[in-house]
Amino acid sequence: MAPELLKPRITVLISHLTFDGQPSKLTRTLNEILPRYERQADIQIVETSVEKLLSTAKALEQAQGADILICSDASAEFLRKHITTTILSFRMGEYDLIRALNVAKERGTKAGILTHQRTLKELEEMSGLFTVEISQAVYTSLHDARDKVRDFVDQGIRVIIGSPTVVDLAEAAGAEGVFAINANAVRLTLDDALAICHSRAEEAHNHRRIHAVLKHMNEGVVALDASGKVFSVNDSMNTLLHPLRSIAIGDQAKTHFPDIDLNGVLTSGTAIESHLSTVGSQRLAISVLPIMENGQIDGAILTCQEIREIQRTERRLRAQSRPRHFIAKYDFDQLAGKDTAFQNAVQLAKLYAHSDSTVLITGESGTGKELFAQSIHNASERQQMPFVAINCAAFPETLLESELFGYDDGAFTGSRKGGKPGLFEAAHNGTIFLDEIGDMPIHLQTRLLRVLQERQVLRLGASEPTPINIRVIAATHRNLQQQIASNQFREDLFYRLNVLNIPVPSLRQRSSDIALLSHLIASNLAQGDTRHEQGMNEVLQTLMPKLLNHPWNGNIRELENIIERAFLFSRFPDNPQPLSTLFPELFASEARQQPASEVPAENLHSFGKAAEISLIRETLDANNGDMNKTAKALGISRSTLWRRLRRAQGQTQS
Ligand SMILES: Nc1ncnc2c1ncn2[C@@H]1O[C@H](COP(=O)(O)OP(=O)(O)OP(=O)(O)O)[C@@H](O)[C@H]1O
Repeated sequence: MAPELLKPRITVLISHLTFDGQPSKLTRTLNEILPRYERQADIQIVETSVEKLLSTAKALEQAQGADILICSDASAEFLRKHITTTILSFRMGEYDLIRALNVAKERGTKAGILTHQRTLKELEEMSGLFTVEISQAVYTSLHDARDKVRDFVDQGIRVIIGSPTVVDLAEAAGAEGVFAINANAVRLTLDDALAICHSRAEEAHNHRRIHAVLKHMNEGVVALDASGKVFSVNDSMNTLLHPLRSIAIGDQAKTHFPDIDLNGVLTSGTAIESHLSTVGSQRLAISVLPIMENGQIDGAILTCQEIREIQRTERRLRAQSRPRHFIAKYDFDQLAGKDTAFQNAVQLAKLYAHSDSTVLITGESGTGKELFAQSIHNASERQQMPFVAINCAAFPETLLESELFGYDDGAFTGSRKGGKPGLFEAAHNGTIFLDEIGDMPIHLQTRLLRVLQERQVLRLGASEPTPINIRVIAATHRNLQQQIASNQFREDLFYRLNVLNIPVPSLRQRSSDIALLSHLIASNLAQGDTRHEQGMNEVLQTLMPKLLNHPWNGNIRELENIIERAFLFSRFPDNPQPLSTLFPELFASEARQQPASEVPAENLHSFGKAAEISLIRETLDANNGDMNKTAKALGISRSTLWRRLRRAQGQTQS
């Protein structure tokens, strides 16, 4: 939408040698023209004496009565030294000159043109065209003008052309004065004045728009013109600078930001990005961008942000853009177990969550080491930050190196353009969990040691290290002391990692938790469906003796697998598979102790009914359905076997 412009106010200020209050010839000329400008501007004519010119202009300025003043050349030059209002002087065109010369011609005399400071070049070019002899002179002051008029008169010049004052002087000296300023010159000058007012109004409108935009910005913003003067500043900026002196429009920006090379930006056009600066008690990041207009530097925009605010934003963004796998899901409430050794480990971990020191979690595979690491992270001050887990045993050496440390552009053939940050960088401000640290190649152990010591990472192919702030939690199922003895693990790294240690007991060592964990895993699988829970409870009851006896080399992960299978079994009770087929590991351990072929008949009775059927079916399978061999293997007669099978069938049908 086009800006709504207020009518510009223009004052034509005419000064005479002496002013008797009567409208001059120039005023009469103006009065003829002004009606045409009525709709475009408020134009007033003020006539005064040369003596009162300055006081009149000052009074006008004080009353803010005019956007632009128009006066003669000499007056304009004089007033510009004393007031700040924009002043235009009447523009004399060739036509005006011709008109004035014609008057001289009519009078049949020589003509003199007296102008302020500059001669009229056009006149020299055109003088050949006139039959009138023309003399030209310039004056620099009123006194000088009076002398020059007298010189003209002495030379026999009877028509003198010039400004209202020159006309007055000529008439006072007995010559005829002709205004060089006539209707055309007035129109040209008024048009100029209007054009200036319009472009100013538009500029003011744009400024208001900029102010409005800046006002709504959270960043502190100052807009500077090409000379480094502030033409707009928002409230956020002055809030940031509080209690220092606030920035005002018209201030030189460099007085507020002495350590920023604003001149450099305004002369070279080179931007300053995130310059860290302490202003008062605030730590600020200051950026300055040049404003380019048609290839020219037209000013600059200076923006300020509080460092803490940037960090908060960065944290928010990181949290939002953090890949799902960089989030720790578990916390201490989910670490189930009542066993004393296990509870001791949990208490230690809770304590360590309050510290930022490196933790080494040891324990067999599947005991819940990663759960401990996640719970520590989620109970620590870094909980809002990334939790980055990597299994050091899962990657080949070179891949592990680039995963952990990242690489720079062109670090190796096929490397991603622009490089890639490693997991250490991804974990910045958070926690990195180095699982299976005992399997880390020795060469990477050296690099890891350096990261832990210097808290900075060097990407592959980079020359500049990146500082990082991470908490390290490492875990291993290996005996690191043995690894050190066999030179597979660096002793110095071990001491760096083993600042705080959490030994997680194996499931074997906490068999009192097997039932609790089994039911917990089962109820998680049932997801609140009571029918499923019921079925599961029955299956668990049958399996429990087996579960309690199992060595659990795979610990809770193994228990989870078995319970998941049991859950499946409980949902399909008609499934003909024997339990020993479904849970070979549970039965295999027993089979190891007592091979199936040697199982006496009475042992069969000691199984639960389900186990009995399973065993019969497993043995039948093992003997390819041969009843004789199966009966023999089970230590029962063929007919007993038949009976048992029929009964089993009846059970599954009922
Ligand atoms: N105390 C616990 N309560 C409930 N579930 C647990 C518990 N401990 C471990 N688990 C479950 O056991 C599984 C294995 O846990 P986790 O991956 O943490 O073991 P780990 O010791 O880190 O194994 P690895 O050494 O092989 O990496 C997970 O699915 C986890 O949910």
